[in-house]
Amino acid sequence: MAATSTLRIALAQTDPTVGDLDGNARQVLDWTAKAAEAGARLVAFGEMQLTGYPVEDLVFRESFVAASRARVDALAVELAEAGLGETVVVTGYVDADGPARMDADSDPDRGPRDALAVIHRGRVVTRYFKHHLPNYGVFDEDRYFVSGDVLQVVRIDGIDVAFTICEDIWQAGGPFAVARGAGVGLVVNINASPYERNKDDRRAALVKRRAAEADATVAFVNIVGGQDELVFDGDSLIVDAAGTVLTRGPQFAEHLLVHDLTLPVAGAKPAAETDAGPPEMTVAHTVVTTETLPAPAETADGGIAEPLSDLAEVWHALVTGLRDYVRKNGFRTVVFGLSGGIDSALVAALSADAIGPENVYAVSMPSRYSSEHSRDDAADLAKRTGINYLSEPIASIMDAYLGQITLDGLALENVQPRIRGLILMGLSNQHGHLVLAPGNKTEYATGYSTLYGDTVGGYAPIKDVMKLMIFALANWRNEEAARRGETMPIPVNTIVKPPSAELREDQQDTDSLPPYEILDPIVEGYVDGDLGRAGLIAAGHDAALVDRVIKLIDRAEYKRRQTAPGPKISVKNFGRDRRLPITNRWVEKA
Ligand SMILES: Nc1ncnc2c1ncn2[C@@H]1O[C@H](COP(=O)(O)OP(=O)(O)OC[C@H]2O[C@@H]([n+]3cccc(C(=O)O)c3)[C@H](O)[C@@H]2O)[C@@H](O)[C@H]1O
Ligand SMILES: Nc1ncnc2c1ncn2[C@@H]1O[C@H](COP(=O)(O)OP(=O)(O)OP(=O)(O)O)[C@@H](O)[C@H]1O
Ligand SMILES: NC(=O)CC[C@H](N)C(=O)O
Repeated sequence: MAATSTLRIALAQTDPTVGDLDGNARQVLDWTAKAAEAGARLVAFGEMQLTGYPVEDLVFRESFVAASRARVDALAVELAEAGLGETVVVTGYVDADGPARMDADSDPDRGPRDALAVIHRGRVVTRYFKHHLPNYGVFDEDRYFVSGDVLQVVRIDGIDVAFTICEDIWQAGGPFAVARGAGVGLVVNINASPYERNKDDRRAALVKRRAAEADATVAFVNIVGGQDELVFDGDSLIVDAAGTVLTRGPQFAEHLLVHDLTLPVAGAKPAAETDAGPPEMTVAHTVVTTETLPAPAETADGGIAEPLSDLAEVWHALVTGLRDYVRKNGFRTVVFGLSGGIDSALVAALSADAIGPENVYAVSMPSRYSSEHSRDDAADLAKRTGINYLSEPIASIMDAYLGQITLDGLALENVQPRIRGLILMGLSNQHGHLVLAPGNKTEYATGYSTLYGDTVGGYAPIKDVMKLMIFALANWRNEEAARRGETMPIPVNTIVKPPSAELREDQQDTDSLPPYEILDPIVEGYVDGDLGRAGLIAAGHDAALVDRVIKLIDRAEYKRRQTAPGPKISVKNFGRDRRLPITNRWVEKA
């Protein structure tokens, strides 16, 4: 039995803001104070805590990189001045040991680094540069960073701790294999790992696999909050070498997870094979001399947070994305058209949850095709949620417009959403509201929306939510309210009536689109699954329908490119995840 010692660790699940270096450093000071108060010897923050994540092309600006480097050094001094010098602080930031890579002649071994600093007694005692750089999905890290190849092992309270960053945990045979060779007791992995449905289960399995690979306890800390189209869900956790989850933090909430770890002291583990990691990777050792403190009177146990259900998780992701987009971009209020239909109803309920009903402005803009029940349902929703409700009928504006410009058919139908867009933009300019675009993923996919009409808006809260899931979320939110003994926010009639754009007499979505039960799986197969025509047909979809739907999706690329960002919840969102040419003659052949 190896000799062991106890290390009290704190994982700080914070919500940093891209570019707000001082505000983010303030978070480190504040949360380190809490960690020290709780008796933690080591506190770990997320990937790029100091700069926010992702910083994208800010990395190309020397001024930004220099500010990040200076901020981490200043933070070390500030921590010591605040009496927090004894706590070992681990934080992510952007470093550089050479200029950004601008062309093929750039030095492949030097440049900007996705970095981690270990801070103690007023200085950065060591720095680790991320080894595995993700370059798929929403990530472009090969564009920005140079990979590091030195695993940093720091001896803290007699325990050897290795440090890694996010993607390092996603690949076998990397820094975790090297950590095994180094015989460490603990690997800390700091993350900016964006939310996507079911990813929490994948991550937990991954942390277990890496703990086995390193033969060490692994502490995984993730940030929370929204950044443009990404949402970070926290869900920090610690797993021991045998794969047992020791503690797990909540999803979508700032939190300090404090836990006592019993770990082998340095040199106590039998020597392991050292050739399992990347051949270029070496190990550097640092010893941190810590003050001897009396053992704490009580054990710290972070507990295991109750996991959220799939729909609860999606709801929280949408609320978090919307709330942080509004807040971090300096808005207080939002405005959108409330039709009585399910999409804008869901946006209303999400907005009320995200920023409070008093900050939400919903505008009913009936035309002569708007049914009485739509207006009633919109007014009912406003009453149920307590949001601000305005009515601006558009018939007279339509008449004035059509008195001058002669249009018919689709051109005429599109005038209604465009007048509504004009009204919303006017209210936004006048009152400083952020305009929300209430389109869902099925609509974005098929182009079932009017450009510069119902697509207007600065943020699209349900852009990555398929229509069938819109219904499921509406039901979930109502059931949640009922469970809590609160008023259900969404009128039942809004959920049960057939969806309609109400742009002409008796119009229904199914006049132009297949029923959503059939349409959504085809869209998901083509967009999320990247299946081609043959793959969709092999999956059991009708060939003629597949041809029709993929034609709609291909044709709408130009429209999607002109739309606002919205929070990613799926494996492939319309945004950074899916990049297709607009000018494109590739067609899936029969
Ligand atoms: N490749 C390309 N690059 C750039 N622009 C391109 C383009 N191809 C067409 N365009 C332009 O796009 C415009 C046509 O698009 P757009 O004006 O939007 O019109 P369009 O897509 O033709 O019609 C809107 C459709 O959305 C439906 N809708 C509207 C409103 C609400 C809802 C709902 O239920 O949510 C549904 C409506 O029933 C209709 O089927 C034209 O100006 C055309 O020149
Ligand atoms: N009468 C209306 N008053 C206010 N806004 C409207 C009205 N009709 C449509 N809109 C706005 O245009 C968006 C597109 O709505 P439309 O009814 O055409 O289709 P939808 O996709 O079924 O949306 P919803 O389910 O919200 O009705 C709505 O979400 C809403 O923001
Ligand atoms: N920031 C990162 O390295 C994130 C990459 C990782 N694969 C994730 O999705 O969590």
